[in-house]
Amino acid sequence: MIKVGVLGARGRMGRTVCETVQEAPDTELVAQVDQGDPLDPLLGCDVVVDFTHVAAVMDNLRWCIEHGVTVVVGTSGFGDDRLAEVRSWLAAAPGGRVLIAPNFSVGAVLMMRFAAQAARFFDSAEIIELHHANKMDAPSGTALRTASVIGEARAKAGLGASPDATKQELPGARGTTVDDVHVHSVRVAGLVAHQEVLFGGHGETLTIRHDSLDRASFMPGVLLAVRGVASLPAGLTVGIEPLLGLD
Ligand SMILES: NC(=O)C1=CN([C@@H]2O[C@H](COP(=O)(O)OP(=O)(O)OC[C@H]3O[C@@H](n4cnc5c(N)ncnc54)[C@H](OP(=O)(O)O)[C@@H]3O)[C@@H](O)[C@H]2O)C=CC1
Ligand SMILES: O=C(O)C1=N[C@H](C(=O)O)C[C@H](O)C1
Repeated sequence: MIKVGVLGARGRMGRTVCETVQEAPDTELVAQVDQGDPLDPLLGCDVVVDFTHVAAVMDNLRWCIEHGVTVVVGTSGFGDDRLAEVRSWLAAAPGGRVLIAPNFSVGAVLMMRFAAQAARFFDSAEIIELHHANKMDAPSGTALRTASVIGEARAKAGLGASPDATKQELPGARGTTVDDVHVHSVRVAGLVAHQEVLFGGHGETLTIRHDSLDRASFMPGVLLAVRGVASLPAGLTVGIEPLLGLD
């Protein structure tokens, strides 16, 4: 049995992860930790899963790495700076393993993959992410990651910024830009997690859309990560792609 601890156990994702771990035949829920709880119960875990907040996750991660605890992170907010910091902590803890996934849903991983493949063929690329009204961060971690892979592919293909003739606009009307890609964040009660990637070229558009209609959509990926993280090379892995057999 894989002994699992959950950080953020009383949150929307944390509750679903606890249920999933309790129901799976090969995992055992041994620790549930939330805001204000001591972290010591996590010491007996084979894997700790973190779904907390942008403001909390770095302290949690550092504690786990320093105490030799393997971590699977779903919490968003990991830009290059944070990833570099995590790598530096791991460098001082040989054999430590951390898997950070911007999105655990298989469909969302494929959406990002398809977007990266399409990016070099189109002049324009924009991202619209749509989430429930209680989401704390904007843009979403998935949108940031998608913009990053699109930006990388566009740069590699020698494409500049998307054409944009706007000369007069109210602040925010064109969203924000990440790696030269416009990102628009929509927050609406009733939604879960959704994203459209729009590409445009000569007389045609391509829209790649993914919808998480329920938090259950993230659970196969979370279980895959819990089961597979020990098989990954020591250090930091970003995304569940290697566990899905995607290079
Ligand atoms: N990678 C993925 O596939 C997915 C990622 N996410 C991300 O997961 C994160 C959590 O989302 P969600 O569950 O909706 O958020 P919630 O706000 O519902 O849950 C977060 C929980 O973490 C608790 N918490 C805050 N600080 C700490 C701490 N220091 N230690 C332990 N627990 C703490 C919160 O307590 P309190 O409310 O008291 O602050 C709350 O119970 C977000 O960053 C979200 O973007 C979400 C879905 C999928
Ligand atoms: O907060 C959420 O709900 C989600 N957060 C992640 C993100 O920021 O991309 C993953 C998914 O979009 C759901």
